[in-house]
Amino acid sequence: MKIQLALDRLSIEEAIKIAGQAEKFIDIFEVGTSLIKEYGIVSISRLKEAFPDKLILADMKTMDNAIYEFQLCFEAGADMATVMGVSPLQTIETCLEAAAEHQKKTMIDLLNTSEEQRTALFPYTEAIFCDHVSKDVQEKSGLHNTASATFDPSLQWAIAGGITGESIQTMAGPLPDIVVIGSAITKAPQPEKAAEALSEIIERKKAESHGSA
Ligand SMILES: O=C(CO)[C@H](O)[C@H](O)COP(=O)(O)O
Repeated sequence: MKIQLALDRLSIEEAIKIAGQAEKFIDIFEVGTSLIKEYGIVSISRLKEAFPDKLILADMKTMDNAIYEFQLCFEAGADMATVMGVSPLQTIETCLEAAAEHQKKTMIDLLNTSEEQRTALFPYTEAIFCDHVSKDVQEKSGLHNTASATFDPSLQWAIAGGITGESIQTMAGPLPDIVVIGSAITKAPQPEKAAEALSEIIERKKAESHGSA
């Protein structure tokens, strides 16, 4: 279970500062959709330049124009980029093709997808599937991702949306490959300490899960 730190609603400088504070405990830095929208693709290249040895995910949330958007991300240094699962399958396939051509990865964001759409997406086993509770749902309905969705263990999957140490502690069943954490670290008074505490909880969870396997 890798930790992906979502860097959202920050300036590029603030994002680099927080990423540097948490770096030791993080596997993947996510350049949040808000950074890409506010500052552009340069936010991806700035993060990659600052952390050349870290995996960088561009949370592009592509819905159309996939070849153009994914090439922009990969040429800027992203190792992974996201596409919305509600997009036409032609868009999903274009993202997967662009990722394969650049030897990069696609994350399919399952936000608001129906069961039928998920069933159509799961054959794309080269993708990482992200079970995501949106910021608006979190803020308007007080919900967060409880990690209760079940996935075929042969799929690569991630969880996102208001994840905290408590939600990781209460996870039951198979663990996701990636846990995406944003505000619980970026909004903490001491991001480094928050990242360390979350990483310890994750390590304990992994040990428990191996013990029960
Ligand atoms: O995609 C996102 C927002 O659309 C964020 O990456 C995701 O929600 C994680 O951040 P947080 O832990 O603050 O919810």
